[in-house]
Amino acid sequence: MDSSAALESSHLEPKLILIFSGKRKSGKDYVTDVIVDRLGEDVCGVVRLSAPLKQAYAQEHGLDAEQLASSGPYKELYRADMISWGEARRLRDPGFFCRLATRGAHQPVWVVSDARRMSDLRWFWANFPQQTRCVRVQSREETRKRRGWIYTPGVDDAESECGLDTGVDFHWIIMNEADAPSLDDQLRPILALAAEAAGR
Ligand SMILES: Nc1ncnc2c1ncn2[C@@H]1O[C@H](COP(=O)(O)OP(=O)(O)O)[C@@H](O)[C@H]1O
Ligand SMILES: C[C@@](O)(CCOP(=O)(O)OP(=O)(O)O)CC(=O)O
Repeated sequence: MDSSAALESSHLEPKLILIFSGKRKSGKDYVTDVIVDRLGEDVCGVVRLSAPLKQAYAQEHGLDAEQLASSGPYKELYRADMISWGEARRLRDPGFFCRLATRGAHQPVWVVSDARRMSDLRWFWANFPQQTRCVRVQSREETRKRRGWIYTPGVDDAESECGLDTGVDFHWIIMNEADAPSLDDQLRPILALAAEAAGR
């Protein structure tokens, strides 16, 4: 889709798009929730690329969409199959989930909480070249394990988890660890840029 179509579907062109990626249980949702909390929901909206995917997958398979969207163990039962189901859809139309996920976004700052693939980044770079910034959230394996991560072949060694491990020049890398500087300290430059972009 070209940028005029993207504009039409989102009504207002965003001033800044912060695209977060990171391994399972690195804390992408946790960190992006902090950003929304600090900036306020009138300034900042979370875009989850997996939201329309999970919704459509739940509908097609008669599953509980709310549980699939939560951070509990339910989604792990279906993750591998959701990945291949979503990849088949992306193969036909790489921007499919990006378009759906951003459709209702109206705030000046978008926080995309779950980029996993170069094709997703390419869609944002193509449609919003000036506004797009990439952020990586990192946590040690032992920390992710404490948060419930269990290595799963076919998931943790596949594109869904590794597609952005290399080849992306991240604007910021956030260490989500108890012994790292506080999240507020690490997020300060991002929050400042977002506030400036939103004119606050
Ligand atoms: N800095 C943190 N302090 C406390 N709990 C955290 C922190 N980061 C993540 N968590 C917890 O770890 C779990 C996984 O985090 P989540 O944000 O869902 O990871 P991801 O979205 O990367 O899979 C959640 O229960 C979350 O509340
Ligand atoms: C099928 C998925 O969209 C599921 C993503 O679910 P979440 O974004 O909830 O995952 P984590 O927060 O990393 O635990 C993955 C994909 O490859 O599209």
